[in-house]
Amino acid sequence: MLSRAPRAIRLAARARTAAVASIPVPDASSDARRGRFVAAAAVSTAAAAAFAAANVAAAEEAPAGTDVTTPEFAKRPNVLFVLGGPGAGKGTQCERLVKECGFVHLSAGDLLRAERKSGSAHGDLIAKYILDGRIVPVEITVSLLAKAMAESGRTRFLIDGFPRNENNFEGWKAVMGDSVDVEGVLFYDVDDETRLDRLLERGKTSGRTDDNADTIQKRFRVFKEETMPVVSHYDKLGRVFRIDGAPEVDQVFKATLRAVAPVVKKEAVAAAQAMLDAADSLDWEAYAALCEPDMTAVEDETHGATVCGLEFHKFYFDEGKRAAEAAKAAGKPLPARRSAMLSPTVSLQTPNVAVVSYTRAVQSLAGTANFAETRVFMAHDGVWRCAHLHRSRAGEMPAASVAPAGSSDALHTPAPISKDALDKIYEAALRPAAE
Ligand SMILES: Nc1ncnc2c1ncn2[C@@H]1O[C@H](COP(=O)(O)OP(=O)(O)OP(=O)(O)O)[C@@H](O)[C@H]1O
Ligand SMILES: Nc1ccn([C@H]2C[C@H](O)[C@@H](COP(=O)(O)O)O2)c(=O)n1
Repeated sequence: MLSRAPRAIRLAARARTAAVASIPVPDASSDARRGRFVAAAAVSTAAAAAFAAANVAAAEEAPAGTDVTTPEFAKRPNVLFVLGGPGAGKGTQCERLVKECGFVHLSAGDLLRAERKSGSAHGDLIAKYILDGRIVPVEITVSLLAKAMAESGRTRFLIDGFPRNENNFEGWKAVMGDSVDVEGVLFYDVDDETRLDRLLERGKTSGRTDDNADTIQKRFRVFKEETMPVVSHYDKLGRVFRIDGAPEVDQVFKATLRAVAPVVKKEAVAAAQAMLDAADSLDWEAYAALCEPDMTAVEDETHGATVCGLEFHKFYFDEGKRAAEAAKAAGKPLPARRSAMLSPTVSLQTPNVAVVSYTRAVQSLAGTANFAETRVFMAHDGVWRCAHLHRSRAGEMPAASVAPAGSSDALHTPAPISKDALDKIYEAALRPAAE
């Protein structure tokens, strides 16, 4: 990841500078454009260019076959929006999620404050909007978010304080389209009185221009009139994780962890399915990127032994590819294979350790077979990798019952593995790690 960042950042910054310069932004003193939706084209040319440029750069610079490869399934970013009234504790909970679950936290307010401080051409406008408790035009905000997402090089985001009104919501859709999965909204519910107390207390040390009684009341009004309709929209879609934000921080965090669990579990299942897809297509690079380097495995092929490391598994990919190429050259291509995951269950041991169990149904014209599989995944910085695999054959249906009449059984017989080759693999796989 690290090796990709510099060029990605340079390209994103260049694209953004050019694009943002061309964004029409309303006069800070005028309300004329307030509430109007952004022109999709104007937003797209700004933020989408930055986002795309950085992603292209990242892809260009990823060295093939090294452990920096991002698993294919994870390339599409996952986003949780974080909303709640001013002072509800959004930032506080996001910080904990970053620490304990490896999310990337992007606060729209923080990005705007940093942009203002940076001496940007939009600095005065941002300062005025924040002091007035109003919502900055989305052209600016979504461009900052897109840039930060791209620069992070990561794929799992908490986007805090956004979308805060319809203009934010439309601008996001125009720029991001379907390129990002919005999992839902973490919504912190806290009464006005408690939030007012918290903000006045925070104002004693925060240095924020908007932590004063006058601006706080304006922000409360904007929250009710402009933000709540966005929350209602997601509520109707069944995608709001509502959390009581009034109790003390640790207790709210427990509820937060329960709320994010379905999202985290979904990621672990997606990682398991991505491993099956990689195995079916004999894509070793993709498979290896989804494994811990010292992954342990017990499967029929290991004859009850536990193998450690990836060499053992790579052998089957290499041999599978060789057999497929030979069959193709002989004009008898091997039948396609597809693995479906039946009834997956996920148990989260911690926010970063997931046990995924399922029946793997392997379909091909050579026959179908079911395996009981369990994969233990660990997440580092929000990226899941398999640390242990257990597979047992659970049932099969011979080729004769599924192969169409006239197809050759010879095509369906797997290439035998020589004893010598197997011995070498076992030897390598079972060797202590220190050697
Ligand atoms: N559960 C809690 N109990 C008591 N105080 C809290 C709790 N959560 C956060 N706080 C405090 O309340 C203040 C506001 O919290 P925080 O900055 O996280 O809110 P926010 O929703 O991000 O606010 P804003 O939208 O204004 O940025 C902070 O000083 C924080 O320490
Ligand atoms: N989507 C956003 C988010 C924030 N702002 C501005 C206006 C807010 O009152 C201020 C502070 O935000 P916070 O740090 O409380 O999330 O920043 C905006 O215009 N648009």
